[in-house]
Amino acid sequence: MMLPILEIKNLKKSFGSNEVLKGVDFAVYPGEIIGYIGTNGAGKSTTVKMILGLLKPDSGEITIFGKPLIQNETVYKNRIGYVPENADLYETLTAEEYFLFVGQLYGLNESDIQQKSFAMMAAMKIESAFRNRLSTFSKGMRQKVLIISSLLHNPDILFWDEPLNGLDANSVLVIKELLAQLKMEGKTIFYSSHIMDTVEKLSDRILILNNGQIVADGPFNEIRHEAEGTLEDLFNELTGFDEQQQLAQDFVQAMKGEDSDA
Ligand SMILES: Nc1ncnc2c1ncn2[C@@H]1O[C@H](COP(=O)(O)OP(=O)(O)OP(=O)(O)O)[C@@H](O)[C@H]1O
Repeated sequence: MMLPILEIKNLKKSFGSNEVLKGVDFAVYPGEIIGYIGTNGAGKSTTVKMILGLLKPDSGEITIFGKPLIQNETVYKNRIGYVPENADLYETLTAEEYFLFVGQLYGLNESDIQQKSFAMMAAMKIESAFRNRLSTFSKGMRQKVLIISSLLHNPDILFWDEPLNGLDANSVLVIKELLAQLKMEGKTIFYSSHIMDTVEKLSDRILILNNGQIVADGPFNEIRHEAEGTLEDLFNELTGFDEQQQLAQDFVQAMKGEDSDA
């Protein structure tokens, strides 16, 4: 049987008294597209940051490329592409300068970086801004810059936190197609998104994180069991959400300065 490219065992993390991850377990196999979903604040970004070595787990094991995370530290980063949920771009740099900076961190040479990043920007239809400062980029353009910089060094596994953030409908189609083509290239993709119909259609396997643990793990057809509904229905059911009307009413009452019990 194929060995996992990434394995997480009993991962725990608290911030003060906030127990975010209470024992997370999952394995990812080479070539899989994994959709990692959960409510706001569930701990998705926290999980990814620990896999990337940006945050220290309280306990548990992370094995990546067959080795415990710590031992891997220096080598494995070249094989990973990361799109963070929120990134501070270097506003005063142009896109070209930013890609040169990132690419050189990965040991790429200048002309390769320029050629590749320009072509990738062209594929995303933003090449006319190649020499413009990032401070002038729109939200969607910034997201495209992050996606490009995660792929410049042709990594084996991608961690994309909310890759569709701020992208227009045409660009979402390009990213969906890109994910499918990266999979055909043998890449492994671990991404989180709140856009349920995309996750439903695009993921080989879906992991649902709720209350600090994985409550569903499998292809959509398997985790939906007999149910007829969409991933959105399943997500709402598993994360215990049926109070949208009441919450919206409470919100409007609060806005109007009325007592919610009135
Ligand atoms: N550095 C930190 N210090 C304190 N608390 C933190 C820190 N980072 C994250 N948290 C808390 O951990 C919880 C999980 O946050 P995380 O960003 O992982 O959620 P998420 O699932 O990615 O949410 P979203 O869907 O809103 O992006 C939240 O309650 C958050 O406030």
